[in-house]
Amino acid sequence: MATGEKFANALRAMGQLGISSKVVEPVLERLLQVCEGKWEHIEAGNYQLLAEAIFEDGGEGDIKNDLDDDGTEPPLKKLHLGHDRDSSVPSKMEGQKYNLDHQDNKSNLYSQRKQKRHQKNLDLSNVSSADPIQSSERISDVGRTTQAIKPSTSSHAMENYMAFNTHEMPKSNGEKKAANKPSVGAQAPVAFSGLQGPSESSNAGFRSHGTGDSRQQAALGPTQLRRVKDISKGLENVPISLIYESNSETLPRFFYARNNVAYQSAYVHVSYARISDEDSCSGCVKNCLLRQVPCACARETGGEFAYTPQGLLKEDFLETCISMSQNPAEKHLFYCEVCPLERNKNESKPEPCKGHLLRKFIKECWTKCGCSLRCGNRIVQRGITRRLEVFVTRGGKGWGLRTLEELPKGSFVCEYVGEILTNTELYERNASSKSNERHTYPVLLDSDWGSEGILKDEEALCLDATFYGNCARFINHRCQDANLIEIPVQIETPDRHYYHLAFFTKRVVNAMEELTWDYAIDFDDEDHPVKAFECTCGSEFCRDKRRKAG
Ligand SMILES: C[S@@+](CC[C@H](N)C(=O)[O-])C[C@H]1O[C@@H](n2cnc3c(N)ncnc32)[C@H](O)[C@@H]1O
Repeated sequence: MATGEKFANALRAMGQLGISSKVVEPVLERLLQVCEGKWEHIEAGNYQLLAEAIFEDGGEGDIKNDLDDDGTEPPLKKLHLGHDRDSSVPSKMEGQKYNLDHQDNKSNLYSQRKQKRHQKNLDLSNVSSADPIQSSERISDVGRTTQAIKPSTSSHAMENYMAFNTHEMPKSNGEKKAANKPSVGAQAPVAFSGLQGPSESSNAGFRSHGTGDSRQQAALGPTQLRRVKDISKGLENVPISLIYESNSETLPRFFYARNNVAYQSAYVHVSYARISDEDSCSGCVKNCLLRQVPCACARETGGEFAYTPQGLLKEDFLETCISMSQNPAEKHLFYCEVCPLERNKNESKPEPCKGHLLRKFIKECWTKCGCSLRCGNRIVQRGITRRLEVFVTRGGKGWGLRTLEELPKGSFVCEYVGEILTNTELYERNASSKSNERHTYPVLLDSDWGSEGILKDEEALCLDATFYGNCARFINHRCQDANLIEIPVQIETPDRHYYHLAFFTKRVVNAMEELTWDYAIDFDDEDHPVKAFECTCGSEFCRDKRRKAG
């Protein structure tokens, strides 16, 4: 058969699975190179290798969207590397190892997938009913309450948390209490007990950060691609899916929260009395962006709104923010008189402040404003509108977040949600965390620390998404050329100790691209509350010298 015909057959076969030729072609070309033109490898098992390569390439959007229909589709069988893997697979394919014994399953599965669209499937029903990602009960969202409330340790949500979490959970009185061992109760993830922590040898280049047990893995049989349809369990406007391979990454354990929640001592005082009439636009109606003369809420951004009527960040504003964070001039840095970070390290003799970036703020309209909730100056407060997905990254970064749709430059993606802690609380959390957690989830809210002299402890705040957070907790770091930028947003409180940290795209981001932001980590600062890690961002601008040296 001529190569062209073989090519066409491959496209047709993938087309029957609902994968467009646009997605297939580049992968097929690469695969042909890797297989040194040996079509028999590619054609084997009804194009098993090709389908797998498409999954690995992240170009499986069509299939996954299909799976999304009702969340009850059969898991896609992945063929795992095993003792019986075909030794004739070219050595260059070592990263993607397949058990060709299962070659018939794929075609069957895909056709079953269409037939069984509404048929309950055991594996996926397990995922949705017993996944360890717990939706947080709506505990005191900042913005809905007028005082900071700590998570209630007697809440049902907390019980669920305790059932799954092996971290130490800080108690309200500042002491630490060892969390229960995972229990097999009504809420326990029985179905997941075998999915924890594969060994490094699991296929598809995934790396585990769990405790490996090859016996568990063997008992599970072939690796399956699974999907949790919505880790927010309806809290967000759009579902946030999570895709993973059974036998791969340990599933994340945290409570999904849509809004920040004050942990204990953080001073987050929201009240109408504190918002002056001059700082709101009670005279506005409908959409402030349509006014000829911008209202008071645009004052913060130089008398012009930061958003376009299309809901994107204005080019000028975005570019200024990008340049300030990438190449900060001296005037964009400020040095605290007594830095809260240094004070935690040595209260009696704090070291000089290492500096903080003075960022530009966006101010959104809020409840004292006369405009409607659909006003164009209310983007971040309306929440996530883009289709996002949590997935397992390559290169040892763990989980990551990607977009399932193309995002124009200046799009709002999501805000960073977590518990609001004082820096002392974070410092104590870090110090008392006896485990060597691989991933950490704090960000400092330090964009305005310079404006008020010496900050009290309860005013020097950060967000910690370790226990409570939204999908932003999965966004990985990339040095300098990340595709997202974080921008502080003032919504319900005029002081700048507490604000929302919102992510916007710095450029057009393609569907299926991983979303990244520059954590602005000093990789040499061992004592910083946001712990440095060995960076594998892959950027040519990577600042981690250890990595470069290695
Ligand atoms: C906010 S979490 C991001 C989500 C995390 N990957 C996960 O699996 O939950 C930050 C952690 O991810 C890992 N990480 C993020 N960016 C990384 C990078 N460029 N290189 C290596 N590890 C990274 C580090 O362990 C870091 O502490």
